[in-house]
Amino acid sequence: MDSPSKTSTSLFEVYLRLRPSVSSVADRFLDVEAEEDFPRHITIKPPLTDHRKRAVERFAFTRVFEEDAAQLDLFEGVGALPLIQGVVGADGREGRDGLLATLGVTGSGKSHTILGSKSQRGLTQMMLDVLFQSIADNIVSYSSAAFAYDSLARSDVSEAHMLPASTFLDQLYGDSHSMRGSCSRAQTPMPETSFMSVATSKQKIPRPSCLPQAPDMTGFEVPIDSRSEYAVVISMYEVYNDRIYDLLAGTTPSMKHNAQRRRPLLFKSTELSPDRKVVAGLKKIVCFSLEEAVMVLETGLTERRVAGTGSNAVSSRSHGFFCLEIKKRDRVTKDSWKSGALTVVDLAGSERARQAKTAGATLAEAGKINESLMYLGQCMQMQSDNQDSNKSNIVPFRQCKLTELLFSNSYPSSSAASFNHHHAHRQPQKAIMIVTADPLGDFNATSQILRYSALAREVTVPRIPSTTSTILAGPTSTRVEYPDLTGSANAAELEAAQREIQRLTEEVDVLTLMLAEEKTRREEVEDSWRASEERLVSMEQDIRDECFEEMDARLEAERRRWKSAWDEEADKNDERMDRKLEILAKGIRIYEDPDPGLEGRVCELESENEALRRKIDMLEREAQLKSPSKKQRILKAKKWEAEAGLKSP
Ligand SMILES: Nc1ncnc2c1ncn2[C@@H]1O[C@H](COP(=O)(O)OP(=O)(O)OP(=O)(O)O)[C@@H](O)[C@H]1O
Repeated sequence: MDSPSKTSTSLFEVYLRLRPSVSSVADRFLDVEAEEDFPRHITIKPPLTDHRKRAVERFAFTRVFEEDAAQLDLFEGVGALPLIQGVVGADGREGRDGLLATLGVTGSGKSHTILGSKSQRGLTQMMLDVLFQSIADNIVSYSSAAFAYDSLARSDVSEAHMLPASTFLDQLYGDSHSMRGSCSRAQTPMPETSFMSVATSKQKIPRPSCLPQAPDMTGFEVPIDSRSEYAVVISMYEVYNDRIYDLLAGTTPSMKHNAQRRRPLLFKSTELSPDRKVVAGLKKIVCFSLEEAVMVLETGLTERRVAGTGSNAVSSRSHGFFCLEIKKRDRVTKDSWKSGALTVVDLAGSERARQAKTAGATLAEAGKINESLMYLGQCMQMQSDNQDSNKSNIVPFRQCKLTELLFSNSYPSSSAASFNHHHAHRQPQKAIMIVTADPLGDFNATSQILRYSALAREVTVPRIPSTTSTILAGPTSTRVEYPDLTGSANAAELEAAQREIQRLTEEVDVLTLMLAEEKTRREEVEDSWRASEERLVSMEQDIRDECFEEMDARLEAERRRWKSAWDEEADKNDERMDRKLEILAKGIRIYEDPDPGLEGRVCELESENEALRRKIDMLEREAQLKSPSKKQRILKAKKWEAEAGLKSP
């Protein structure tokens, strides 16, 4: 069995946390092996009531935390500080993405570990506290927030809708009629007089002071780059029925009652992130203090409960993602923002899937949780197999949204050819999985999770001392020396036969166990197959309804457009016709009833014309008389005329 210390090659470091059990009647089926520094191995034995499986399974983890481990022990033991440090990044360098996820049977303590309870903070709040403490002197100040905020929004590669926490929280909880409206507070926010002090009855405000303050994280800090200024951007989403939904987008009161209207988001490559898939179109909140960050977290968690479970406010039927982006840039040169992201994942309880069927949830929902966890199991098992055999089989993480989101950043980015220099040569993420288990809980469900999450596994069958050896050992522990009897040959043969029987029984036990595992796996696959079929049918119906509605809306719009065009054309025609009629009527009026003034004017012009013509004739004659040759000719002509007149009778 491989030692879990060889985890450097694995995609995930896997820790096991045992929760203090509430059941006092159940048998404990899990034992932790004592080791030098801290435990790494556990064994599980089927409960005595289970007669079929007698094999003992031994699992290896990066580290095992027993029931008495406190939240702070987990924080230190799983390496939360180095994780944050990696995300913050070395001086002037891009941070290394981190992932922290919890996996376990329902009620085993996943949410308690990662998100805390009423009295204890979870790892998420503790990490936020440490982060804000560390960057306190270098965080973008409120006074320069507006400039920084613009460049932050521009540098985002995921088509996000970014807004400052004060605006976001005011939109949700603020009093819109207050003098301290969202705009004024967004521009000149004052943390000590923020919206927390102007509670309205509209919505329940997650007051940070009411949230648990323990464990105290004073003194925990990570080194930061003193020449950089920092900004913290938070987004939250959930994977429900293999679709991604924004947990910070739909929290307006009107949307809360209509959670099913939420639009799923895509996990895709964008124009600014061609080599790396991102959840596109999320709402991202820029937080300037721990209080703001915690309130945004609480808002998202409330949305997850409201949208995901309706009336049942305690179960986690979706996989919740809390994403913390730490941005930094040089304080003086204000060059481009460098970014590292820490994603915290609270996975849905595996057992919830089975219970959900009887809890009124749809089969599709239950099937989807099972299916995604089954794919996650396959990926984790492949990781463990790769480690066992030093092979590098490809982990099949593209089978569902959950595994894609969890694993796609676990490989070096292919950004060498990328034009986006910000993300060139990005290191694979550092991923930590905390598996939670109740040692007195449901054996079948827990053992199944342990089987696929453990870094290594070994199946053995407890040695039942053979009859012969018992006889040979004698009634007491003192060994008796027998003389070489003639029956010793028979005894040896019997012993060999017993050993063979023992070996075969062990083999049968292991095979029985494997068969049982296969059977469970088959049942799960069948369940998820049925759920998929049902989901397909309901999806088809949804799509039909959607298409019908869209078609109807389009037809109506087209009809309205056509009607308005028709009305417009008719109006134009009417107008044109009116004008023609007007002209015609005018013409008819002129013909039938000529204007007397016009007639007088015509006569006047005609007589004027006549007078002018006479004047021209006269002038012409005068001109001819003035020319001497013409004068001569005229005189001659007159003379001839006179003579001709005398000659004629
Ligand atoms: N280590 C622990 N110490 C004390 N209480 C715990 C511990 N782990 C879990 N609990 C308590 O057990 C209850 C169930 O735990 P939790 O809600 O974290 O389970 P879960 O695995 O997240 O369940 P689900 O899958 O339904 O979300 C909670 O009341 C929680 O406070």
